[in-house]
Amino acid sequence: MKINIAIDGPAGSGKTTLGRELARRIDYHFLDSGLFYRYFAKLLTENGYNPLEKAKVIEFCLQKKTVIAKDPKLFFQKLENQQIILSHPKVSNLASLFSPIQELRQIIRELIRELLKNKGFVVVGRDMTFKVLPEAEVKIFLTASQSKRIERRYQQLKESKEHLSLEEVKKDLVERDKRDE
Ligand SMILES: Nc1ncnc2c1ncn2[C@@H]1O[C@H](COP(=O)(O)OP(=O)(O)OP(=O)(O)O)[C@@H](O)[C@H]1O
Ligand SMILES: Nc1ccn([C@@H]2O[C@H](COP(=O)(O)O)[C@@H](O)[C@H]2O)c(=O)n1
Repeated sequence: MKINIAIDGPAGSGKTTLGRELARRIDYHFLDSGLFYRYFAKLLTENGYNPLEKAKVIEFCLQKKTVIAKDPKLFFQKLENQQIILSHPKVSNLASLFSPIQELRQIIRELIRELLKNKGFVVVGRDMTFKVLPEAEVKIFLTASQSKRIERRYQQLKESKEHLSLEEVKKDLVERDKRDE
């Protein structure tokens, strides 16, 4: 019988690395909840919305949710196909600007819960273990010091050819930690 495994923790703590490898080894689906936030933030920005226009943002997201909810699996595949574009550091920052909007969090939570009903997922993201999937059969909280996470993120971006200085990476991560608290 398959179960769901939820992995939580701050930015750069290693959730994606652990989650992806675990899913591969046990032949589970891997679901990165951050992609949902990234997808909505990118789409909202491309359509001219900013996080201060909360009511308009919510209305737009609710409309999108109605379409997505008709076929959550198809949407999940779409996210996987857009992974490279959605992984850009600029999109990370956009995601963390929109993510404090509680109504958007609720929309994403419901979409994820619908997908996970089928079990057999390793799902990662902050708030997974206590808000999104408190009933997950296995829950893991990963962490590392902020300086370690900054160093890891700096190396990660260097390897992916995104040119950010150590200072820029530090500023981004410290700001994200504050917003994500
Ligand atoms: N245990 C570890 N030791 C050293 N480096 C690690 C470890 N786990 C992950 N890393 C490296 O740290 C970087 C960030 O890891 P990862 O993307 O898995 O973090 P994350 O928690 O998913 O971050 P985010 O929430 O921002 O997506 C990657 O380059 C990864 O290779
Ligand atoms: N469960 C989650 C996942 C993500 N967020 C927000 O999105 C940003 C990007 O997330 P990544 O994990 O893909 O780096 C993140 O900084 C959060 O603001 C979230 O709120 N909850």
